[in-house]
Amino acid sequence: MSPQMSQMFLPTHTAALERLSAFVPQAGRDYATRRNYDFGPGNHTHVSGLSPYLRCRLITESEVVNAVLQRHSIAAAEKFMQEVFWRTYWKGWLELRPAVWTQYQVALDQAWNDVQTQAGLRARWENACRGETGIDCFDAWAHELVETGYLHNHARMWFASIWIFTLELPWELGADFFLRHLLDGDPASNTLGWRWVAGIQTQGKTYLARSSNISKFTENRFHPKWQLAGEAIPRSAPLPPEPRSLPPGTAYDPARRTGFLLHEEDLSPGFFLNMVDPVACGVLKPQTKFGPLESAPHIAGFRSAALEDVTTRWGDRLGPQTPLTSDEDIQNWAKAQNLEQIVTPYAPVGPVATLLAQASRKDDATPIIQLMRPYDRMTWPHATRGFFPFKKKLPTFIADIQAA
Ligand SMILES: Cc1cc2nc3c(=O)[nH]c(=O)nc-3n(C[C@H](O)[C@H](O)[C@H](O)COP(=O)(O)OP(=O)(O)OC[C@H]3O[C@@H](n4cnc5c(N)ncnc54)[C@H](O)[C@@H]3O)c2cc1C
Repeated sequence: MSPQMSQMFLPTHTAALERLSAFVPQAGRDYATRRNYDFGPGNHTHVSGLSPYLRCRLITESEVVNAVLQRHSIAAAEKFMQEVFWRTYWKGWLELRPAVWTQYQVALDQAWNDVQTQAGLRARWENACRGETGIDCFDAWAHELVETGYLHNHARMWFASIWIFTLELPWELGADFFLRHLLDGDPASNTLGWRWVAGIQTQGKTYLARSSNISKFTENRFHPKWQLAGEAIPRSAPLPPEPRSLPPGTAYDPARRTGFLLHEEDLSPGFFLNMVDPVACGVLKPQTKFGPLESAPHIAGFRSAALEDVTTRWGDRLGPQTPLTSDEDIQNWAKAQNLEQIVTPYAPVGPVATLLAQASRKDDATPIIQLMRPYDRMTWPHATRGFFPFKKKLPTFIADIQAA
């Protein structure tokens, strides 16, 4: 990680808790009124900056909700609560429709082929990724993303809109650029965020970045007047499939010799270790490829250091630890440890889930039991339609979190 990045986001649980407690006083009115302002790198003082930690659950959504509601009423923190639950909604939405992730990957491969075979497209794509388009705000955000691993939400919306409608680049290449650089890069929030800007997620409804809006919410740092597309015609994509049911939980047998598999999708193992007493722990190395290209080293750097923080703090409970890199490694480790079952946190749609599915398909595979948190099992099944019906459930979700 660059010095700038490591100062901004220390990959430890303590740093996550410190960031949370520093932010809590602002989670009410300040957040509601100022969260849309992007004051530039190092000045994102009106948003929490918790996303890299939430992404790998170095802290959980429940911890965040509880901390905020100890200080504010639900009404006062309503806006912030809604944003935390947007993340949950996107996770649930994709989990109920995993084919949308596959469709994105197929379209990305096609777009990547086009980049390699069409010189004009390649030049435009390279200029965009290098921040050399001549559109000052866009170029600044491209640099900020690459250098810090973070972008403000409003900048993500403007950036995606300019990528798609002004630069006329395929949205999948933009989503891939984000996923390869964002410390919080997430298959659900990222893919569905880009689909939303492109007018695919809410069919026909696009997001158009406007110069006046950018000037206002960057406090006049940028004035891209006459440089941006004046209209945003929705991009097309196959209709999403009907939502499936969530996979039912598989029971694990406490009498069996159990190994615990720790992975980057859930770095709060306390919940699982209350149920399971493992004889050994496998630690899956962070994934580095989410598409055709390797992701920036700071992502694996952040997540490896976060894994190390967890294995140090939970060392006594996890048992002897073995680093693992592949699906084969997982099964070889299970055999070497004479495991009868592997228990692991549920991996939502994404590269870890794909790897676990491959590991489970092997001949003589030791069963891998993925335990889903009650929070996910409670919330995800409600992501069948739009966010607004989901939002109506928030009081019930919050009451459940507070009662747990
Ligand atoms: C095109 C695009 C791509 C995106 N890609 C990602 C991604 O890969 N990973 C990711 O975590 N978020 C993504 N977001 C959502 C959002 O921009 C980030 O979650 C937010 O900027 C993170 O900063 P923060 O923690 O300071 O947010 P805060 O404003 O402090 O919000 C608190 C938490 O709520 C959640 N949240 C806030 N806004 C959103 C939102 N619009 N959608 C979903 N969850 C939200 C995040 O977990 C965040 O940490 C994307 C948005 C867009 C428009």
